[in-house]
Amino acid sequence: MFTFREMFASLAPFFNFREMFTSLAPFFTAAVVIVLSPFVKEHIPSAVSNYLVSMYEKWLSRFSTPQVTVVIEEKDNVEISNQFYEAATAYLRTLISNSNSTKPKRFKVYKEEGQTESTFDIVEDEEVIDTSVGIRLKWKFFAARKEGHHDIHRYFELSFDKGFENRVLESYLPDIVEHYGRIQSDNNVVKLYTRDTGSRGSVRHDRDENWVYVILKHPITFEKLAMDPKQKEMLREDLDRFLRRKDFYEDVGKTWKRGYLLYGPPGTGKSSLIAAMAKYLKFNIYDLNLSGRLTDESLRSILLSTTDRSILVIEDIDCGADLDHHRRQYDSFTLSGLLNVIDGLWSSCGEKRIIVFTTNNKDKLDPALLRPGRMDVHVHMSYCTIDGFKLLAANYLKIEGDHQLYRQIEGLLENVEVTPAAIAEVLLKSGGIDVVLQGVVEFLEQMAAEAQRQSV
Ligand SMILES: Nc1ncnc2c1ncn2[C@@H]1O[C@H](COP(=O)(O)OP(=O)(O)OP(=O)(O)O)[C@@H](O)[C@H]1O
Repeated sequence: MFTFREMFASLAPFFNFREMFTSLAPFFTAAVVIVLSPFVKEHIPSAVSNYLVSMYEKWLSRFSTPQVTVVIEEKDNVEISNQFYEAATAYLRTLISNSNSTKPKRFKVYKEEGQTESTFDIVEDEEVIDTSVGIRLKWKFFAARKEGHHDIHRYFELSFDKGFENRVLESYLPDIVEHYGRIQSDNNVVKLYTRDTGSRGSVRHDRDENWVYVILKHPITFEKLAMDPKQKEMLREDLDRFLRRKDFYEDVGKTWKRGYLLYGPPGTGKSSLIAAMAKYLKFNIYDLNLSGRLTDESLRSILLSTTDRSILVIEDIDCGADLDHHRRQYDSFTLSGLLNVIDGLWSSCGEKRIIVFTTNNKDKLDPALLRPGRMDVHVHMSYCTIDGFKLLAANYLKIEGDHQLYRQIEGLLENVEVTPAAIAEVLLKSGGIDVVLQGVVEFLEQMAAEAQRQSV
């Protein structure tokens, strides 16, 4: 047999008695007013009316359990992203999209090309009630522009009955962060973020103004990448090891980040390799274009607003504006500023961060960038070799095994420097396998003749 108290306890997650009572309050209040009215008072002894009023107050206090509210801000005072905020955003999306959950009165829904499921999102000032862990947890989202500030202050308020603080802080919130990690790795959509320089179109904002993104649709994978097979395997193993080694990084006191320098002529696949890495790891890419007005301060803010499990890409590092190590310019960032942010604050507050620098010209790079410990792995993207060519031919022409023209192509590739991008162009031409491969032979012969003419 249920006692009255047990019955309330079992219903507690689903009803907020405080709120329920608030809505019923006018009726109870009316009853008390009647009890206290001169007419009724005249006809019942004062001891009885006092008793009724005190019972009413006691009863009232049972329902108005004090509430605790945890504020989860998007960023702290130094603009560092709050992991709880990101995890809460993702968790609430899942919660709202769950068909069994009670939906808030207003919510957003959207679907992007490439996404299989719709995404639901909480909207400002709207409440989402979570009863999944047996406590009534009320989430509310706020977004407001701070006075005199450009930035929008975004935060969640999580309210629950007093007494559940430990459970919420030690179990519920950490579970949400873990859930976030899981959906991150299950989610096949990789986003390509670029700096928001005011352009609009098919790009989307997350909640951060610094970046806009598109869904990465690059078809490349490690398997399709034409590069030295040993180097490719080494790179894949390096990425796997990096992901596995959280404890190692903690034990040796190093930040859990890894730097890659990709170098080689234009068209050898540096951008393709970055896309393949992102898809392999399921990490988003932040493409930091160094051109435009950037100061050390804005650079710092931009980098701090990138999230964990991401690849920060700085392409053509040798061409970045004012990348002169010895020059310090007002209104422009400096190389030392860039390196400080990357090596310093930003790198010590993130997890699973990858930084990729690319250059067409390794010799032109500032030695500060090449200092040991800065870029952990140097990857040379070379001109097309016969192995690379066979892989491209298998991808583009579906050739399995050998072909009679391969020997001739191999001989030509030994004498001309041609990029995989240029070969890919020729392989895209129409015709059967033999016609296209013959086209490759002619293209390489032309290049060899051209090279010979220039050397004379
Ligand atoms: N190694 C490669 N394997 C497979 N495809 C490649 C490779 N290199 C180039 N390609 C093809 O050429 C196109 C251009 O290559 P990509 O942009 O990756 O080269 P890049 O080295 O980054 O050039 P840049 O230095 O000009 O940015 C790719 O989209 C792809 O189709």
